[in-house]
Amino acid sequence: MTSEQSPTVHKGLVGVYADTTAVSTIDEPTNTLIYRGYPAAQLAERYSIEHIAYLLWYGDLPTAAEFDAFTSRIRAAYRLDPAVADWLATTRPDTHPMDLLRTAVSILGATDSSTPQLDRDTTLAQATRLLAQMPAVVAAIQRHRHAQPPIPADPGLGIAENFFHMCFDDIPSEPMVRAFETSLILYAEHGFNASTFTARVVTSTLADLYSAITAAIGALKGPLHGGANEAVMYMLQQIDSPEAAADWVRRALERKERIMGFGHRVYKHGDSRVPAMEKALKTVVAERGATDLLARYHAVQDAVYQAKQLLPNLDFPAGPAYYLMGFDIPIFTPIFAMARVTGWVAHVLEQRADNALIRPLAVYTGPTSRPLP
Ligand SMILES: CC(=O)SCCNC(=O)CCNC(=O)[C@H](O)C(C)(C)COP(=O)(O)OP(=O)(O)OC[C@H]1O[C@@H](n2cnc3c(N)ncnc32)[C@H](O)[C@@H]1OP(=O)(O)O
Ligand SMILES: O=C([O-])CC(=O)C(=O)O
Repeated sequence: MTSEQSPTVHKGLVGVYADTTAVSTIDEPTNTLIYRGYPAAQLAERYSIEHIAYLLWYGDLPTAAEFDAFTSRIRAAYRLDPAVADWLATTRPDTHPMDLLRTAVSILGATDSSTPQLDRDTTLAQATRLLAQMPAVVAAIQRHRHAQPPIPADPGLGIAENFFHMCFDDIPSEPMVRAFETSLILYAEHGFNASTFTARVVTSTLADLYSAITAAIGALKGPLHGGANEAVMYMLQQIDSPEAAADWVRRALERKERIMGFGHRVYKHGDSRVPAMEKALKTVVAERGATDLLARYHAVQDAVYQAKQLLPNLDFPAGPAYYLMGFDIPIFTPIFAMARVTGWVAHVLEQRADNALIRPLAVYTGPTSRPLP
């Protein structure tokens, strides 16, 4: 490329349409997130994460018979893979759970003889295995952090209830489980976000599903993406009282720091998922009697708006909700991953069905024509 030609660089791919998708969209006039035609917030009130996985992968909500067959396949794959269990036992309990989950998914790929097969049916079987295994891995990690052995999955329970069972040997109240299920459904899918785009880039090389999901987990880990739900909770822990919020926010902004859980690349009038997740958070607060945390949450929200007119994203209410549900803060982003695998898989299937290698260009700014030393 010569210097006379100056192509436009779309830094961060801001505003670039990289492909088409039929998986989800945000309806701008109503600021509504839509999964295959249905508002995500409405789905979150009535359905399970299994229904949403089916919807995203197969294009329609399942009939009762389809749902039974699908959940049977998921539950048949619930048992924590022995290769992963053995390896997890050798790891340091303070290893970051996203590193453990990423490696666990890679192990699942390395031990599955069907990994190289890219056809739709095999991919859906692998995806079903991941949907079943990822919660088992995350729950085992939660327990490994406390030197506790894994609790076997209960094939009589759905994914959300089973996750509590595998983490705590206890299932909380129905409203609490509903609040968790809501979070999983709201986290399930969000267009060409960084981790989904990563999965599509990997898929575009004709690599396998496990490689795409392993890479997507890596992309989700960063605090500008999924890692923000953990960072939100660390922030709320640093702010002692609602009165301290404005000062804390002002000082952070003076240091040019990002306030975690605020702002969004796509939403400019607020994240469409926040009202539904905030309602779920309030349910959890009522169950746990944690009005002090809710007061700090609102104080930070007000302070960030006053200082910078930034609105919260889904990670802001999800962080404190997961904390009050009893999960360790470092497993918040792995929980996001075990929900988002539904969206990642839908995009892997869509990318493969009409593939083009994703390979953009860069404007070279390095030295030219240097003689060898
Ligand atoms: C589920 C999810 O993954 S949602 C995203 C979770 N991530 C976070 O919550 C991390 C905090 N938020 C952010 O860093 C950003 O809002 C992002 C990365 C999510 C989106 O940012 P972008 O669309 O790339 O916007 P960009 O980074 O260009 O920011 C635009 C302006 O808003 C500011 N800004 C945006 N978000 C924040 C924030 N959370 N705190 C402080 N300032 C912010 C930027 O500093 C910038 O200001 P400037 O123009 O004065 O320099
Ligand atoms: O869409 C994005 O860029 C990030 C996000 O909110 C998500 O992935 O849920």
